[in-house]
Amino acid sequence: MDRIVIRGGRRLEGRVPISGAKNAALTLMPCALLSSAPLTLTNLPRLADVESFGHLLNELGASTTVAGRGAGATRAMTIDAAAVQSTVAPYDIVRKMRASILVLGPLVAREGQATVSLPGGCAIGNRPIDLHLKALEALGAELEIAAGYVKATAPRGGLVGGRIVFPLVSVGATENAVMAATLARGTTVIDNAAREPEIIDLCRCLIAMGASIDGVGSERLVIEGRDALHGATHEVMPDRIEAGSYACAAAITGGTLELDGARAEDMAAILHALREAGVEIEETERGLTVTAAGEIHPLTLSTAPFPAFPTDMQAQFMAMLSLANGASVLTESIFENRYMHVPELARMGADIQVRGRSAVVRGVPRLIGAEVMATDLRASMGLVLAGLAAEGETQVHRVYHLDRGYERLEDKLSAVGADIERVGGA
Ligand SMILES: CC(=O)N[C@H]1[C@@H](OP(=O)(O)OP(=O)(O)OC[C@H]2O[C@@H](n3ccc(=O)[nH]c3=O)[C@H](O)[C@@H]2O)O[C@H](CO)[C@@H](O)[C@@H]1O
Ligand SMILES: C=C(OP(=O)(O)O)C(=O)O
Repeated sequence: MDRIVIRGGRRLEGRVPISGAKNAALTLMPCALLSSAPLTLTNLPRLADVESFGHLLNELGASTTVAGRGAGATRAMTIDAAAVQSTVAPYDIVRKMRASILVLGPLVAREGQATVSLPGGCAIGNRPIDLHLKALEALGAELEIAAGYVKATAPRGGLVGGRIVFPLVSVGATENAVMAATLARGTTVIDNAAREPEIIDLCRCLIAMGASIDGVGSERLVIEGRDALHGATHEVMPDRIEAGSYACAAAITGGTLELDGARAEDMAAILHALREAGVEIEETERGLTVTAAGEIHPLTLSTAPFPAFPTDMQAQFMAMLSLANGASVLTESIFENRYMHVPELARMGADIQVRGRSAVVRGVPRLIGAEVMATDLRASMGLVLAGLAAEGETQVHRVYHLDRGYERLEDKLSAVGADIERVGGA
């Protein structure tokens, strides 16, 4: 299994190109299942999850054609789902990538049925899909759960518009509901919808495919179902979590990074927190310039749905704050088990105590490189950040987590002065 080896202590300086967003790509790709005409997605990141989603679409009978494979070139994928040959998303693919559940809504809307392996929990928490299922039920789908699979069947004549009131904000359930509602007969109203920028990107793509959606970016979405959607070309939005992660890399190494393509409007809570920590941020024509300006100040931060501070940035901030000049309090309110990086950071000398959903991070003067184990995607990035700042060598094992969400991580970091390499191994 590959590992990342970092010799820390180098100040990072230079340009980092920000890739297309993983979490947008994973909800844009299933949109192709809603139409018999091709959907082209540009600025698609090269990530393990995007590859897995491509395989899933192939399994369902869609063809995927990729243009622009070379390093650095922006990549486009054309997905042609003219003929859906299977409506079954098998365990083997779903277990690798939870976002596979996002084929459920499109398949039942267009094909009248879908059978998707239940994704189960993962390292960061329990992650049920009850809200996805309730939303589809509100559109008339009948559900059956057996042998680890959920089978959804639309009424004769297809899904019908309905009222969906989410009891809590769910990104994935909102995405499934919106996609399904675009082909349901009549009007669907979704209340307490997620407002993440990736949901806005999804709605823009669906509108380009001919869908009618009002209230984009708000907590109430009103969708008029269409008989059919057409093809479109859509550019995947920049990855705000990747951009935020590199901003932390600048801060933790005392460096300055230009984040090409980063969009400040999607990152208000992240940028606010960085500024509070004493980091300078400048909006430029190309994106953002992030400069460490002295010591890192401690923060009190709570994760919550957009526009609040994202759970997907918690581990990276924790790594950064482990070197702050005081004690921070981080509260994780989205996923009950998203502190798996804490014992690993502690192995590098961080002083962190978890009490229930909160973690007290007492800044230490320095971290020392160690062998650490990545447990999930953002935890891995937290460990990479700690390694960049630590004295000596850090080895991050289980790199496959990072490959799910960070395109060419070692290349991007080496290009701005990090001493980092990927080492293959058993
Ligand atoms: C591929 C993708 O876009 N992943 C993101 C998406 O995950 P995902 O869509 O899985 O996250 P959700 O927004 O659905 O989860 C939010 C909370 O709702 C709960 N819940 C969710 C669905 C459900 O049916 N029942 C239920 O109880 C979850 O356990 C969690 O506590 O949003 C998360 C929250 O911003 C991010 O961390 C993930 O990076
Ligand atoms: C939790 C994440 O992703 P996923 O929902 O794909 O597991 C993430 O991107 O941090």
